[in-house]
Amino acid sequence: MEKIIVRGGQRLYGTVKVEGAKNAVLPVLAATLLASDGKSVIRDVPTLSDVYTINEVLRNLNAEVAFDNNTVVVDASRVLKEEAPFEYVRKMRASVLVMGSLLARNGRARVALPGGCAIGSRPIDQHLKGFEAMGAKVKVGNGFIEAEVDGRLKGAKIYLDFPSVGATENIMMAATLAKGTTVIENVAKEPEIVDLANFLNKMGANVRGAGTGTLRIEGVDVLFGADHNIIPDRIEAGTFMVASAITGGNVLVQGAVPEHLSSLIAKMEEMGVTIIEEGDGVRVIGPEKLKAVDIKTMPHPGFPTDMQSQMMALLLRAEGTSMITETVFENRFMHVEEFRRMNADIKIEGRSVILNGPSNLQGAEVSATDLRAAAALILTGLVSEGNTRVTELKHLDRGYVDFHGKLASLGADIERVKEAEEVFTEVNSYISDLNA
Ligand SMILES: CC(=O)N[C@H]1[C@@H](OP(=O)(O)OP(=O)(O)OC[C@H]2O[C@@H](n3ccc(=O)[nH]c3=O)[C@H](O)[C@@H]2O)O[C@H](CO)[C@@H](O)[C@@H]1O
Ligand SMILES: C=C(OP(=O)(O)O)C(=O)O
Repeated sequence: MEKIIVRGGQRLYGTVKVEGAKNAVLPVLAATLLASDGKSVIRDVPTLSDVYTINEVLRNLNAEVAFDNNTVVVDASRVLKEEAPFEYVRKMRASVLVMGSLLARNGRARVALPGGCAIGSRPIDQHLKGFEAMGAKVKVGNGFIEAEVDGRLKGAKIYLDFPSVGATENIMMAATLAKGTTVIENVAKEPEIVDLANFLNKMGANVRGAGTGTLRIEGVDVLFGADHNIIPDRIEAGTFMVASAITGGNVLVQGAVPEHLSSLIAKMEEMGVTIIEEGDGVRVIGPEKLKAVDIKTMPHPGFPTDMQSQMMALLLRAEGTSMITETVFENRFMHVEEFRRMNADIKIEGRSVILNGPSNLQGAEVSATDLRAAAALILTGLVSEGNTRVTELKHLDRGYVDFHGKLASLGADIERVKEAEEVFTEVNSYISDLNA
């Protein structure tokens, strides 16, 4: 087992470059299954464990996949299989995104039921409602969801009860090859939805309205492989913006797209952080003192739930009382107990967290409960007294490439070690203390 050890107290300086977005590349790779002709070439792909998982899912479905030099090439022109087994869905819920493509291409899809996860129960009823409206019969049993359609899916009018990112993507993919027009209302407006629609259109689809509340998709008969560059990861960018602000540093986050980050920028500015657009990124300068603010997570363009735990780390350093309300996931406060182990003055009240700052943060051994919590605990370690050890790094590796290496390049005192190496380092330092 590996852990990250952070010794607090360094201000961060320099430039860091963000990777392609995890939440854009996963649906785009699922969409490559729609091409019965030609190869898709997807560039700026981050080397994340989630990308390796979706590539395995595609291979299992009989697509040919090569991943090298941040580029994935997919040839899905052979006859596809129809099943995404639990082994993959358990590792990564986004595996369920292959369902729309498979159903449209094969008329049948069988995907293991994703079940809940650390941040909530995460049902997929809205995805299934969309498939049913397009004429699919959906059956749930033996831990699988099976969807089947006689002939082709049919265009339909669909209203989502909540602007779910995954449901918008899955239904949009299915609708590209349906017969007739599909209109989906109350859809998600995230930048990753726009990226997926752009890729689908390059494949020959006809998707309009991405980035607004209504999508209109005219079905076509066939889709082709296409070339596409993935958008920069706004959540990784936001995480490094917080890293600079929390340490009172001065960091240029290259690849951060201000329009994708407007709610985060607004909140950080309210806290007293200086943010300057510079070249193809943003420079973030942390103040000596941070001000408390209130935050409520919402679908885009509201404040992103995927930045909630990192902002919680920042608010622990702010002067005064802050409140964070989580409205997207019902259980995304698992990291609060870990923050408490670091001496944070913080409590949960229903769907909100109340923080009294600034907390006198102390290093401790803490466990990452999900991928953003992993990043947030490391950020907190940057400003805690003594050593912070963060375990359960499998979560971090789902969403961040070389997180500790990038922080170290900005001046953080941080290392990633195997448990045995850590004991060795401690014994060595004990022996040198004895000899001193
Ligand atoms: C791979 C990916 O892109 N993951 C992102 C995606 O997840 P994901 O696509 O799973 O998130 P959704 O937008 O679907 O979920 C938001 C809320 O809607 C609920 N819901 C969703 C679908 C459904 O059929 N029924 C239902 O009740 C969920 O339980 C959750 O409470 O958007 C989330 C919200 O921005 C982000 O936190 C995730 O990082
Ligand atoms: C919750 C997240 O991802 P996923 O939906 O893949 O679990 C995330 O990226 O913070």
